[in-house]
Amino acid sequence: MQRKVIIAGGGTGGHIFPAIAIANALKKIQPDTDILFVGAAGKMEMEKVPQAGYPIEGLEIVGFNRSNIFKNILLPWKIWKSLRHAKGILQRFQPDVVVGVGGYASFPMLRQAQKNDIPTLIQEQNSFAGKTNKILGKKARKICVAYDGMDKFFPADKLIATGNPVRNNITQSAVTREDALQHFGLSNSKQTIFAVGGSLGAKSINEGLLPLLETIAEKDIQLIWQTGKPFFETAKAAAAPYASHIKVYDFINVMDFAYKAADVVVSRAGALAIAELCVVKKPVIFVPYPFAAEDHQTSNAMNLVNKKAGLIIRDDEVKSQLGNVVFNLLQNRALMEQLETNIGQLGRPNADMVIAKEVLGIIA
Ligand SMILES: CC(=O)N[C@H]1[C@@H](OP(=O)(O)OP(=O)(O)OC[C@H]2O[C@@H](n3ccc(=O)[nH]c3=O)[C@H](O)[C@@H]2O)O[C@H](CO)[C@@H](O)[C@@H]1O
Repeated sequence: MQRKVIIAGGGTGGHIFPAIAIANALKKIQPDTDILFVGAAGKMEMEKVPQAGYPIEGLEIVGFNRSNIFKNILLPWKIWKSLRHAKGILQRFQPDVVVGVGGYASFPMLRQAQKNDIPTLIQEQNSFAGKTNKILGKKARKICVAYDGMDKFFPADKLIATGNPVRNNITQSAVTREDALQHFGLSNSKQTIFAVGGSLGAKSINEGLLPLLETIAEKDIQLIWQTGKPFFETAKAAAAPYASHIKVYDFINVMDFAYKAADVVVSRAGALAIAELCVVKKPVIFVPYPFAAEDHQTSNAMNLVNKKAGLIIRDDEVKSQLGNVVFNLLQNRALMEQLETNIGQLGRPNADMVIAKEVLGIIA
């Protein structure tokens, strides 16, 4: 029997890439599974999902604007329109199950599915549940989570501790450090920092790195710098005098290469970044984005910091501390090894398959 699955959600990489990992795992277990993605029109998923080989429909939905509440004036109308669109998708596609990966884009689709008694499964990436998932969790059949203590947000009997699904090209990467460094045009004999600000880039990490570029080159250290789109040109111009040591990208499509090349990673504390870092076992300095809903990135990062599986710098202290922390870590082999060992113990490389089995289990 062919299974039909809708995967809904998106907005940023932290929702899209786990969704793609689940889709790939479903296909691995049941190759004829018919999968349709539903995201938000104009968002990153509309590009990344087709690149991964899956069809997607975009709803005209936007998130609640926290910084300017007057910009939310059209929100009720957009929700109403998206609910109607979602209803049409359900009628046409007739899914057996709808999977929600979070973000406002998942709301209309799961809401309609629940209204129509179509089973739903939620995959919550963070240690602090998002509002959308909390509402949808009440009627979901199963809720796959990555952190302990999620019964604060969801009915305990629905929770399944699966970890976050990491893409196969990262869990099963065969690239060597040497090849990865060569890919970025970097030397195999120098220490390398990989700085990454989540899927959209991080202003504070970017601004923290700017004054360090000269020192990085002088110390003969290398930097792979993911800036996000808005800061890319500024960073590229600033790094131009140090081109042999510093490579700048707005977005990195080969994250497995970047992780492999790195001795130390400076990263936002998005849930997927963390899941990936646990799998690739890298010493990491977290700079949580303090304005994520309910400050969940700090909560994500502290979960690892408390286990001595990562270091942390507050967003407003990056400028004053980043240089010291990163250069000291690169000189402290014992600390690097301790962080590597501890973060490695938290990896869940099979989460994608475990979740896919739960999805198919709902249908059976
Ligand atoms: C500002 C904000 O609210 N961010 C949230 C968003 O983060 P964001 O989208 O930044 O998510 P994550 O850090 O969790 O994941 C980023 C994903 O993008 C990929 N990647 C990133 C950069 C790049 O150049 N190339 C690339 O492929 C990473 O490999 C990873 O798979 O969703 C996460 C998961 O719900 C949350 O934990 C984050 O708090």
